[in-house]
Amino acid sequence: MSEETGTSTANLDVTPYPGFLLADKRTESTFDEIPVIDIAKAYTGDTSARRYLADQIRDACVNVGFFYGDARPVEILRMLTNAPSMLTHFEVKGHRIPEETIERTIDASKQFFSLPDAAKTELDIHKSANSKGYTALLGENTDVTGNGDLHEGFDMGYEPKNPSDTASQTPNASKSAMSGENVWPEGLPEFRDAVLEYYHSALDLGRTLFPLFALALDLPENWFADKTTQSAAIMRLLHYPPQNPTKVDEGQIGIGAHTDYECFTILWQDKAGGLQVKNTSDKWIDAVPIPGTVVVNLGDQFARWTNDVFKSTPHRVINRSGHERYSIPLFFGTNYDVLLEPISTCVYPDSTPKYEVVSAGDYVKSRLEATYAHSATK
Ligand SMILES: O=C(O)CCC(=O)C(=O)O
Ligand SMILES: [Fe+2]
Repeated sequence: MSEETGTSTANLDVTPYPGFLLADKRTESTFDEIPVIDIAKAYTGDTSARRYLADQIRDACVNVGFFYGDARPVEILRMLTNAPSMLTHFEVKGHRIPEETIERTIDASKQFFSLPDAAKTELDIHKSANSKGYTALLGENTDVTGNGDLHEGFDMGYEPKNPSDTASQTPNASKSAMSGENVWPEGLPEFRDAVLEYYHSALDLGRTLFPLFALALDLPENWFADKTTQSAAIMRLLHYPPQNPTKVDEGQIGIGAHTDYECFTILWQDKAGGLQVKNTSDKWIDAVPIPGTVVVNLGDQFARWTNDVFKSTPHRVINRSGHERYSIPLFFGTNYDVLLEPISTCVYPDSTPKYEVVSAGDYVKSRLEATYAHSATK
């Protein structure tokens, strides 16, 4: 039994085949909508259903806009390396994050962001040694060419639901920029419970997705298991005030164009809409909110690990809805010390990797420092 899925994995274990993903034939495709994948069967012991799901995920993640024909491996690699950015977002239904949990967390989030500024800035992220707490409006500048993001946020990371639960995952607080103590607002007794309830449900979803990503990469289903025992998993509550829909200043939008830093992100968004994803033709595609789904998108750690076979797709938010917008991204990474060396199925043994090998944790740490540098001295 796998600890990750609680299901049998034995007959899906395969020997990774170097360069397998590069050799796969692909069809030309420029996405203009986000694929929806029903992952309900990921929670079952049905191995062929999981294999099928993994294929759907691979299609969403690896469609590079080329038909490879009979090209020789080295040519395929060159084409992949030069491939334009593609769409690597998909929406997941059939997940097991309960609706009540989502509602409770959004209520808690609304209450938190309605607190007076003084109460929120008590928890200012710059006061935290490990990037936890509150970010004010314009406190981030996700696209460095912009003038600050039109959202406020609250960042937290792993913490057991029950403080006496010492048997569960205990990230190494001394080392990681992403782990360590959370900060919680005073005077909102429901907040911590609600947020942690959601966090743990989303974490379970992430742990269910990792084996599917492994299969999608033609790896044994448990390939990520020992690399994600102490996964970095930062979650954010975000609040976007409405912006004038007819006069959008491209330099100041909800969240500027960016890629995420970790392996993948699980994003819940409310019905206001405004999330956009860049497709292969550099066109911004609306990731229209679909009730009952969460968006999953790939991040830089996966791009580095797969030598860009999985791409980290630029996305942004412009809240033109006329309403307040709330969302909850959870960024799912690996253990701090995991080296992001190209996965064998994504490169040929003698090829030069696109990215310098770094540890997953150091990579995210450097990116977080750059994001918050903008407001560090304010
Ligand atoms: O709020 C959203 O829909 C997207 C947030 C996002 O892209 C991020 O926090 O990295
Ligand atoms: Fe993002």
